[in-house]
Amino acid sequence: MNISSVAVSGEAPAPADAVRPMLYIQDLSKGFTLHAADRRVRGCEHISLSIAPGEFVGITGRSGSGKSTILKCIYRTNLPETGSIWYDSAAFGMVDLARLDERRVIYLRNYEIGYISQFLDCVPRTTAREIVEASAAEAFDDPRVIESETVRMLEHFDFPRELWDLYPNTFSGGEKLRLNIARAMVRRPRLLLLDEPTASLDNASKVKVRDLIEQLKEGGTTMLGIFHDLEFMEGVCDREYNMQAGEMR
Ligand SMILES: Nc1ncnc2c1ncn2[C@@H]1O[C@H](COP(=O)(O)OP(=O)(O)OP(=O)(O)O)[C@@H](O)[C@H]1O
Repeated sequence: MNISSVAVSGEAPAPADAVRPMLYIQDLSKGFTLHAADRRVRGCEHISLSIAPGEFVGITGRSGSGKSTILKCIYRTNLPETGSIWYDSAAFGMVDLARLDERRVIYLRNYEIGYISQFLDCVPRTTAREIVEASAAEAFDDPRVIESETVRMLEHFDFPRELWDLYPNTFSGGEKLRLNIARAMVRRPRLLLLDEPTASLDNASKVKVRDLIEQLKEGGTTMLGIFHDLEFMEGVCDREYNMQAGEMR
């Protein structure tokens, strides 16, 4: 079936395999215009990729090859220039994230799609516990479940009790990152985008992240992750892609 260039929902064109994909990226390109320098920078070009429900796909590749650009297009931090990003939403059915209206994009970020980067971005004067609780409250109604899931997540990452009620601005890089991951994972998103989530973690913390990724996988979460650390990905990823100069190989 042909999809018109302005369609935002409906039936995604079928990829080669027969399973209805959770995410189906078709010929995605995104570049950046640097007005001050009067030049264009390549982000990613002609990316096509299909991810089945519950699958974990890894992307590797050199710095600057366009990996984060793909994830940001899916999360709509970047607006794609050409191509489609079909996502099978629980709330809206098949939607093209490349063209979806802002209101529905925000809904999906709150309830269905998670994004973990290396950097903690949070509301000032909010404690570590409150950050995770606020995220859990998007997924669960029962205050007891919100509290128990928050505790479970902070304990899972061996987050020191004395830090739970402090503001994270004084936390170490690894503590901020673990909090970031706990916040995203406590919601058990349907689709999770991981942008080098283990970049500055020690081995013990990496193993914790990996354990949670495996738990999320068992729970049916679909994941697309960027990792420099190929060893970490081994046995976790179902498939890997390598990015070179904006293209996927
Ligand atoms: N907002 C932006 N404005 C201008 N150029 C950008 C922007 N975002 C990314 N780029 C450029 O696009 C190219 C791809 O960047 P991207 O962040 O996707 O690479 P990456 O493969 O994720 O790199 P790394 O592994 O270092 O994080 C780079 O040359 C980068 O400088």
